[in-house]
Amino acid sequence: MEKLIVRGGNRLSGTVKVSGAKNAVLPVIAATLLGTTPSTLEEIPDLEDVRTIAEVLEHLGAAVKIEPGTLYVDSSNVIACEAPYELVRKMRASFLVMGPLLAREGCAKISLPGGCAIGTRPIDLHLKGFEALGAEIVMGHGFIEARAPQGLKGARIYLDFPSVGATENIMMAASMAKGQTIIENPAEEPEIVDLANILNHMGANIRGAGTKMIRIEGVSELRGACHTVIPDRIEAGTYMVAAAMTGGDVYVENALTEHLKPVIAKLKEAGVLIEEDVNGVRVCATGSIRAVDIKTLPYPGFPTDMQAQFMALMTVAQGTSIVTETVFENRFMHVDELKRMGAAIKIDGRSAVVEGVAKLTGCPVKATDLRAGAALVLAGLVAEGQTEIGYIHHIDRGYDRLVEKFRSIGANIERVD
Ligand SMILES: CC(=O)N[C@H]1[C@@H](OP(=O)(O)OP(=O)(O)OC[C@H]2O[C@@H](n3ccc(=O)[nH]c3=O)[C@H](O)[C@@H]2O)O[C@H](CO)[C@@H](O)[C@@H]1O
Ligand SMILES: C=C(OP(=O)(O)O)C(=O)O
Repeated sequence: MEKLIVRGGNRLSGTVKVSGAKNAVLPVIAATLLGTTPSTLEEIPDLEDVRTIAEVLEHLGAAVKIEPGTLYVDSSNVIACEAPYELVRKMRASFLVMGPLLAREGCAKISLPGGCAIGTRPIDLHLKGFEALGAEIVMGHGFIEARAPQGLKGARIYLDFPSVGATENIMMAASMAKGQTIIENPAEEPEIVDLANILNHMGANIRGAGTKMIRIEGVSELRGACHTVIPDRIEAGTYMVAAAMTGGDVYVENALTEHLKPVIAKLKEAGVLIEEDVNGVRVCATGSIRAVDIKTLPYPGFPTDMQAQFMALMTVAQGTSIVTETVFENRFMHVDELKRMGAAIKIDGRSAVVEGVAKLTGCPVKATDLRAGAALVLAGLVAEGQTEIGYIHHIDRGYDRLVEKFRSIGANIERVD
């Protein structure tokens, strides 16, 4: 089994460039299923999740070609409507092909994604949206089947929670529904705006993405488009925390500071110097890190996908911080692993109380999920001795050339078999 070996103690410095966003590229690739002509996508990160969704599209009959940084999709020959368990189990975002398939083919049969390390992650809001658009939903034998043989009809849909995936799936389905759809209380994440942008380039009529109400006028056909994926705000945040934690001085190129406001605010509160410009952000830590509290919330609140990494920072801060997770029910799997490295953390319901310690010590640990894995890499960078991180397939899902990028700014990290 492959592992990451991190030897702590190096101060990071230099420039690291952020890749295209995992959470933007996955729905964008799903959206290309709606196009009757080929699409070209740029700033494609080299990620396992990208390869998985590409496989899902190929399984459905699309022709997909991946070159470094670019992905070509031709969905003109999509014939199948079924995404099997072997593909969906690898990545929950595979469920995002349901909206496009339903809109285009009038049917979709997708394996139930199941729970994962960070919680049960139901899909009821996606299904509620499809039903409101006129689809009939049937569940059985581990699959969800949605049918709309007469086509979808626009509707007013209120989401009980601003779910990112449900907003994306409904937006894609409604793009080709008859009439107007209004999504109330949608997710407002930058990835929603990126998806609306490509859909509009494909010929859709979507307004209000990134606000509290999205209006979609359905159109009868969408064509392919050329689109450049937005930078990954979570990857950027991870390198920013790495710079802060190691007392480093790192320029995170391509970071869009507009998307990183809560992370920047909390790093400043912790005593880190941040300099923003149009091409990125410089993160420089000169003194010790102060403990600060964080509470995860839907965008524009503090992102749950940065919670584990920020907790890693807090394990070596001065004082006690309270980290509250409100988005996912069980996103503290990294706590026990950080404790193995000497962190002082107690979980109290949805909060973790983190008492900063003078030092962490390296040991074998496991990445229980993607961001938990990133948090362990960060902890390893400052730990005394060697940290051996197992189950790194989780990290490979979402960090483009992580070892190469960390080494380029001075980290002592390697991948071993
Ligand atoms: C590929 C991708 O973009 N993944 C991101 C996306 O996941 P994802 O789209 O799965 O996240 P959601 O916003 O849908 O989930 C947020 C919360 O809503 C709940 N929920 C969601 C859907 C539903 O039908 N019913 C329901 O109850 C979930 O269980 C969770 O507690 O947004 C999350 C929240 O920012 C991020 O952590 C993930 O990195
Ligand atoms: C939870 C995450 O992703 P996914 O929804 O793909 O599991 C993440 O990116 O941190």
